[in-house]
Amino acid sequence: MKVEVEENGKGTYKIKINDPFPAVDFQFQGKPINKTLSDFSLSISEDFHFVYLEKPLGLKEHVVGLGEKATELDRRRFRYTMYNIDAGPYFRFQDPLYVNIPFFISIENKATGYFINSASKLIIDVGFEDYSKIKIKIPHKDVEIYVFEGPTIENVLERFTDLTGKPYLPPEWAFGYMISRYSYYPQDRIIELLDEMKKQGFKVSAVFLDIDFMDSFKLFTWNKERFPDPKKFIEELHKRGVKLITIVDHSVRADQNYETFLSGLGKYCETDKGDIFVGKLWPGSSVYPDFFREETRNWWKEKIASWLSQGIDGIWLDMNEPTDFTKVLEIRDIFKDLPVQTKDDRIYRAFPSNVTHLIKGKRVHHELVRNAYPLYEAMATYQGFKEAGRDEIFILSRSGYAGIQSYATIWTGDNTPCWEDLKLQLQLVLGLSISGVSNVGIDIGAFQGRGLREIDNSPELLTRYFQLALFFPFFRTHKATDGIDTEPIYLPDYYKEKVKEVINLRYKFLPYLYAVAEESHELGHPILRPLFYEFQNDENTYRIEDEYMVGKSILYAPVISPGQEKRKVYLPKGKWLDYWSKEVIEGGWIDSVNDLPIYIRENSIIPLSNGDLIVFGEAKIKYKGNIIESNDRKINFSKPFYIRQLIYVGEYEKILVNGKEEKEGIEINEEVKEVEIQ
Ligand SMILES: OC[C@H]1O[C@H](O[C@H]2[C@H](O)[C@@H](O)[C@@H](O[C@H]3[C@H](O)[C@@H](O)[C@@H](O)O[C@@H]3CO)O[C@@H]2CO)[C@H](O)[C@@H](O)[C@@H]1O
Repeated sequence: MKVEVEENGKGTYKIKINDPFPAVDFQFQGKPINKTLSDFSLSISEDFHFVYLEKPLGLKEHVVGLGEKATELDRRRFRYTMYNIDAGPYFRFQDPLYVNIPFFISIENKATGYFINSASKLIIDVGFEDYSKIKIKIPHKDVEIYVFEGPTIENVLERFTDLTGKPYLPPEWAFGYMISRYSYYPQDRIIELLDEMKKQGFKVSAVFLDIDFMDSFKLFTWNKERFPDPKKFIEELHKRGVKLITIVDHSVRADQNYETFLSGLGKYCETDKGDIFVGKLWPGSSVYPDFFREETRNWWKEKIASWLSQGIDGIWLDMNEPTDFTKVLEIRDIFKDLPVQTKDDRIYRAFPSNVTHLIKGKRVHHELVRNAYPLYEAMATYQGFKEAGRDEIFILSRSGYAGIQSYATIWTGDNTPCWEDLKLQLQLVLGLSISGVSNVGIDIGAFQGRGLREIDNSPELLTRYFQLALFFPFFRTHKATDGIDTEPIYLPDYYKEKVKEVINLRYKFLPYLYAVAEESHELGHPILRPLFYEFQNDENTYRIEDEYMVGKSILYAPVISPGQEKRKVYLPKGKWLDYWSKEVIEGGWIDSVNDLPIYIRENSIIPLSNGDLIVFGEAKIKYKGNIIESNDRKINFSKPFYIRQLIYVGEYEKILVNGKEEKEGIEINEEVKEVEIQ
């Protein structure tokens, strides 16, 4: 086997095995160096069909990443299949799910990142088959592997996102509370719902339309009975300050009287014989754009731009693993009259094995590049926003591959409302975050309706979902057709007030949350962080999966067990400020005092939407040109921040606001140009 190594002089190495032809060609600028696999603790072997990559697994090594995986965040002792599937309804330990990213970070004294740039069905075994090895089975002979130096987890993620792309920055409204359901209609009923939400004190920033808004599930069409006047509908939404996001699947109805189908001819996925592949999805017989081709992406870009031009604000890409129902329908048809139950058929909701794509003119089998399909779809959609002249871009995607962070927000698909899922959802969003995908979220209230024994439709659980997601970058309720109404106006008043508190608190923390999103966009740091990201040397943090950091400064410990109001919280070493009591606490195990346990880390600055600027610590802070700096903390603002008052906890001699000495807690009410604490 031919092995060549290149480095870029910035701590990233590319290892080429034979002559790689990856589905996604990340542009790496490197120079050949005289190193080989063993210099990276890697070894390789092969048999007839596969290449096997191996790395020793240390006794105390932590392995994190791999995208959306339903296991503990430290991925040891499990074998992972990297194969995007339509996974719902899913439960913990089910593998694979929708998003597979073959990138992991090993932490053993220092952090090192590994990325196998292959969108094929890799099997990544982390000390399961062999106690002391990580083994990766690759179904092709030519492959490229990247290694990213640390020494911190943060350094690794910076390098990984230098290569695969920094997270995109959604507009601020996309961090508000958004509502969705399968499906809202007709148009007047949606306006009525929004008015009722407002009347009851719930601020909604956007509404999603699911598949039933279309005419016969034809992309880029309206169902005329349900939406007789889309223009007026969009105007009514915008008048209320509410944005509109519509679903756009990848299934184009095969229909000779349908313009989209006709204009896309020549750009769809084909079989290995070169015929159009006709599959089955919501519209019935469907064809699928071959997003691997540039000409297809250009065509799609135009379709998206024209769809957006009506005033639509965001696009929701669903089913894009990509899913096709042909095989599943065949299997179900065979078994339908027999007294047997089919085994789990999720794995068959994929394209058949004879489907191919054209990559740079070369015909490649779907299985070898499958996981990159949603990435190219999101990329083309993103280009559609640009084509439409939009600066504000919001794309929601269910599936993805490495790099998806630059084009879309990911949500965790069809979750099931139960207490076990609540815990799992936090593991999923943190697993995605640590794999480069910063903009993440869940269906708050969980998607599944009433079809499963596990389903719990209690107001308590729904409230806990809202609380769990308090700081998630994407914050949306969504539900299946047969599920309860999850908009908070339907809750009994005790829970309704609790949910209102969560939503209002989210809007209050929005300046901080958005500043962290900007940091993520600029540097590739995740918005949500497992504790070990910030406290890499604290061994306790690797098993704490029911708390999360929001940026560097906020630790949040949601209550996720039934019947509880308070909980045990682990605060890593250092000083913390309880947001509610303003008490300063030393790190260690503590009991929370209420059910929204929020702690602010020492030497932090937290801007809030009511104009409060919380400063905690012995920090010397300086605010200049929309950047706040204190010791190692830095907060950027894209917009001016109007300060009402400073809430300062810690020692200081003087507070200067715009050059004038001020007292803590005194009303200031001006735009901050400079704050100095001495
Ligand atoms: O646009 C409508 C929704 O589409 C997605 O969810 C669907 C999912 O992708 C489908 O595979 C299917 O799932 C059902 C499955 O086929 C069936 O065997 C049974 O296990 O129940 C599953 C329900 O989860 O239908 C889903 C829609 O019901 C998407 O994820 C949703 O957000 C969209 O609302």
